[in-house]
Amino acid sequence: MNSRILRKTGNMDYSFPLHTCDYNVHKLYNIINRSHALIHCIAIAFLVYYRASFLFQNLEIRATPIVPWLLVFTSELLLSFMWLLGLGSRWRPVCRTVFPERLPEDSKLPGIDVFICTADPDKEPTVEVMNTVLSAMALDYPVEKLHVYLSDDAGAAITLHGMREAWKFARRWLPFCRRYGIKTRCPNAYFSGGEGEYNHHRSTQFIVDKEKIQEEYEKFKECIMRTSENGWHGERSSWNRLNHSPIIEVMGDTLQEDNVKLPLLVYVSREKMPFYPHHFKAGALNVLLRISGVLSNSPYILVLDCDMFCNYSTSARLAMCFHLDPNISSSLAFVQFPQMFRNVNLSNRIYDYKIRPVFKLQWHGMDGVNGPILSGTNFYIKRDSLFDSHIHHEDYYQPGSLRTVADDYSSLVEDTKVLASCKYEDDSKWGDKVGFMYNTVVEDYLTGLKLHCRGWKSVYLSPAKPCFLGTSPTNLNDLLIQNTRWSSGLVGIGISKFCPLIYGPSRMSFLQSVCYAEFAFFPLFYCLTLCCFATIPQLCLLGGISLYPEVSNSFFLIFSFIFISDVVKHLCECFFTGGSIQTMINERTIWMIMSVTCYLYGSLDAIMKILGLREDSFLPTNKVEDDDQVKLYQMGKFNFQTSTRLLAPLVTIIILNMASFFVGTIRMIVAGGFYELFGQVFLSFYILAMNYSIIEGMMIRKDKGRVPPSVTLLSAIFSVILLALGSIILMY
Ligand SMILES: O=c1ccn([C@@H]2O[C@H](COP(=O)(O)OP(=O)(O)O[C@H]3O[C@H](CO)[C@@H](O)[C@H](O)[C@H]3O)[C@@H](O)[C@H]2O)c(=O)[nH]1
Ligand SMILES: [Mn+2]
Repeated sequence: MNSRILRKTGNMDYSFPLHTCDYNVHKLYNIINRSHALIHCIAIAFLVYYRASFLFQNLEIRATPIVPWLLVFTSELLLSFMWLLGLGSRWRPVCRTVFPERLPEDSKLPGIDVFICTADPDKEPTVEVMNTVLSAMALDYPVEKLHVYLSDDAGAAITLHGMREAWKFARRWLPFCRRYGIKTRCPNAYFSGGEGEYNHHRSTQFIVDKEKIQEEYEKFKECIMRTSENGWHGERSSWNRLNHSPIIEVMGDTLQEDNVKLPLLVYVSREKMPFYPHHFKAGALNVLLRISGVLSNSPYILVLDCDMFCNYSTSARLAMCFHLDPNISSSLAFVQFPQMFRNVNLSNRIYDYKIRPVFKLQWHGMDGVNGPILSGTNFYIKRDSLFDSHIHHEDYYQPGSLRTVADDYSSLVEDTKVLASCKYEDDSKWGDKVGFMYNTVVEDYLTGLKLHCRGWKSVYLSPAKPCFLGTSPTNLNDLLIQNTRWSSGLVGIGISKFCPLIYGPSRMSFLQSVCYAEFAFFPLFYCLTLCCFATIPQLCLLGGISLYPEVSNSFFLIFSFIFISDVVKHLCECFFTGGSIQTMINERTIWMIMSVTCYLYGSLDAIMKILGLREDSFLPTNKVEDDDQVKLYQMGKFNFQTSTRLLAPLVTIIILNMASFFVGTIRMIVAGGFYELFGQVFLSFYILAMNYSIIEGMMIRKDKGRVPPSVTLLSAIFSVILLALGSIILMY
């Protein structure tokens, strides 16, 4: 890949590589990481020895009941297992660089279809969705090779209306961007100052044009907002979003007098019928896959969530540096870009525990072992990879490419409607062997897993300037709902026949299976272990039972070492990826919070689905921002306005830990149990310190986002019940 040999493919001819892959940037990191892994492993082995030898002790000298001991031991084993799995995605991180200037000339670039999904105009404001559409239309790519499709699962008249307006606005916006070489081509981002470095472009003509286009943008926005406020239904007065025939419209079919060239823009709302499974986002993407197969049939596809706009317009060319490299192209399925967010508080990300490490660290690591997991949005995928070459066309009804002359779309549209009908997929391989996968709410993860298992590879590209920016939940409620969905989906795969540790190793590399397994297991395992660590040692402490070695015992050193080594490693990773001590504390806090709430409910949900007691549901996250909420978030304060169901377990645990810390300290000092109980008192202290925000929300804060006193009261009752139940466990 790195060799600068002369390569000749077809009529492309270039003497320099389109991209390089650096295995050595992280050399020092690798050395430290692997030596640390070894030492940590040895320490864990000692811990296991200590715990296990207890089981063989003579019954008479056993001071601790066996049940809590076994529970804590099991949790320690599970947590160590998770830590081992985590090594997979940290083993061999790589970094990639691309040279788009070496791409062949525009006329030789392949076509790209952009798929954007939206599902609910109330949670996903139409103006934002249209900004995503406009940013995709304005990608820096030959216009006749770019085709933008929007799937609207709500079939909302306002979205179609917005598309028509966006099309009109694009006729002004695209020429403006092209004329002045604008790079930030999402109008909202551009006008809110996202184009700082290009403002040196200060010719008077530019200033006049900019003011004019800004005025037009305001008008465009107003026009959409006014119609959505009026609850406009256009031509569809009695509309049912769960029961309607397919609607497909190709925008601006006829050539306009101003001769501005625009990419093809297509609105699709697939058919909906009650009692027909529609498979959420994967279903929507598969419909687009078929319709685009008829209208444009581009070999590459960019998938975007409606709230993920193209921030930097060159991403398509960057991705082509991989897809057009003859050395890797034949096995390359997709190029993944990171998910970054325009609305996160970079200095104090209180709601972020997984996303940051995933895109800053783990995807680089997986890139070193055949490629990152498909991440739902921001990826350029090869159309062919979604069609299993072993399956005959008749088995999944892939429409042939029918594309004819550009102004003959209207006749094609009627034909494509059948591709968007509910019955089209009956008895076919769609969602199972073909297209995006069904029967899960993490369609991205499962689709990626199956691609990798079929021998495809992926690459990860994370340029300094973010190519895509989205909207991230900035309040606890949305975060917990979103993560409950992910947990349910991931655990569902972990306990199905696609369990990466069983399904993976014979089909892909072992290390890669380990990386996938970490994601399939973490919600269930973290919820089991953290629920245990947050209650069992505390109950024992209240009963004066010791679970950890005495301070003077040499095994105490082992426990301390494992704890400190884990904290230090986490801290190093935070520094290494541009974070701080605050980042580490935040990540630990939200990790604990999620483990006892959404991981718990998500895992339960997955188990109930396996038992057939529940069906999949995909609640889209809310993308509407509330000023009060944003203010709290910017101040770094949690917003505890969420359901009691999610809040109560959390507060119960905090109350239990407060009680055990209080009683434990007294026992330690007054009753002289300092050496035996120190470990447990410290554990309670650590949990309380990491979750100080919750204590603050219960006792100090008076604002709207505090923990409601009613929840605190209810949780206090739960704690008493827990105590009563706990004393039974302690007897054995
Ligand atoms: O029935 C549905 C439900 C959702 N969507 C769209 O799917 C996208 C993702 O939904 P969102 O509510 O934003 O969920 P997130 O949790 O933010 O999404 C993450 O997780 C999803 C899987 O759970 C992935 O599909 C996404 O790419 C990933 O960003 C949005 O564009 C929705 O409009 C549909 O098209 N149809
Ligand atoms: Mn989203």
